[in-house]
Amino acid sequence: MSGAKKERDNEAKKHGATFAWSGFVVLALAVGIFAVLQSPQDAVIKRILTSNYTYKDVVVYGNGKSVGGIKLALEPQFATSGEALAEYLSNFVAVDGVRLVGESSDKKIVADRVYNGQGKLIESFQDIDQGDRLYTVAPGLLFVWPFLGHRVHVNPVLSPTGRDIILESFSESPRVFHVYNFFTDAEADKLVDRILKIDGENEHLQQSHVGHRSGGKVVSKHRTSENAFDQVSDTALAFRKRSFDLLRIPRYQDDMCDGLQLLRYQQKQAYIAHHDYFSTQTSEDWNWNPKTGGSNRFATVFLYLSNVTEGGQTVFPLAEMPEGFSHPPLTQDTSKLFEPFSWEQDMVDKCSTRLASYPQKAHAILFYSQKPNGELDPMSLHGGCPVLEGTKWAANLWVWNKRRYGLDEQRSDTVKVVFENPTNEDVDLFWSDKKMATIRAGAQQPYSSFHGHQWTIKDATGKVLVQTVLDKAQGAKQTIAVKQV
Ligand SMILES: O=C(O)CCC(=O)C(=O)O
Ligand SMILES: [Fe+2]
Repeated sequence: MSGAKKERDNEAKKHGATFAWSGFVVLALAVGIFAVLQSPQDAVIKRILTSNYTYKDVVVYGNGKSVGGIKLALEPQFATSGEALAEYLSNFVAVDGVRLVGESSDKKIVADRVYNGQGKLIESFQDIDQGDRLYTVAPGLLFVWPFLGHRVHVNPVLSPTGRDIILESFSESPRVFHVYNFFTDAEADKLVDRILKIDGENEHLQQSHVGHRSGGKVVSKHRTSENAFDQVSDTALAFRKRSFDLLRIPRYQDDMCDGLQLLRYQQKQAYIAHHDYFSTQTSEDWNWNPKTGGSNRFATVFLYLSNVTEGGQTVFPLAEMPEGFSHPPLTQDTSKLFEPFSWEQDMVDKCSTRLASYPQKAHAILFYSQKPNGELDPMSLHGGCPVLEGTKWAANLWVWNKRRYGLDEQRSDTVKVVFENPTNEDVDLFWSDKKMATIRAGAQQPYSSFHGHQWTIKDATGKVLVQTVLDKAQGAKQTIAVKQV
């Protein structure tokens, strides 16, 4: 006799005739429901409603969602593994995710992972508690903390403070959280100490640059702070690992984050509102769009390493102001610090009227540059407000959704190619079958490619003008030109 049947029989003995009657009522109800439910999705609901198994009540959401949850009585047979559960729950909530270039927008996306409200990956029915919220995550995407309007205690083993790390919702769009107990005062001091000691050619404290490496270094007049990179210290490594845990990325991967960037802002210094992600047009040798399978910055863990006497907030100008949020009045006369109509003065105005996080030593914030469905999130615009009095020490940890840009250059099979089009007609450049660029008449297009990769150049009619398979033996830097006719 099956365990479930034994249990039913015992139940029946206990309740006798009452059970028989209630059984009859349940059966009648079930027959009624059968008559009403007809679609395939309804068939699944039917099985839940009429099942004899013990079930758990859950509410199912799409990744990062806090509304639109579907209540379900979940049976164990649908949670034999995390992946099976994810597939099953995809019948109830819309799952949005990565669509590779050329993939039809009609293709149904099915989740492959499920997380609970504490960001724990669900692997079996036992991992689920009665009343849990469950979040479905599609292949190629990462879990995004939902905006819950309250505090979540994150796994305590992460915290060197000896207290639970607490994630407190601050803004839903952009998605921003305060992170309490993430690190200690002593760690903050250690990092500031490090900043002053780092003296590598590229790593030492210097006026901040913006943009990405292939474009060269650009000193920005809109980013007046100074920074240094800490790629190596134990403290930096500990922060990187802790940030992965905080983001619930299952395994720490060195190639999914930038070095810890340490910052110093002195009085009047600031960083104008910007996105931490790179534009999808940044370079053509990389897919910068995570929604189509590319990689870009995913989230920022921002550490405040000091208190600041006045100013130095992190402002999110596009965020809605939560109820009850207010700014302390300014004590400085900022017209003495900044020119009228300067970008810094404009920031001071935004910083005292829009949503902003105030620096506090050993406090952190977490914000996402990507939406839970993999799209880059323009709402994540933010800036470092001018420091009005004192010095601000802080650090950025940027986590990518996948392997980050810039590492492939170190591969031994890299071949840098410049494709030249000296003709008077535009031509199209293909890597395997994928069109990568149009090279205008008289123009050229550099690419960082690899040994064994096939490149083809075609004219506007599709006629192949050049086809080549790169051979590293011909040199690590090569030029491939369309012939003049
Ligand atoms: O200083 C801040 O509060 C923000 C800095 C920032 O956004 C950055 O460095 O990318
Ligand atoms: Fe930033």
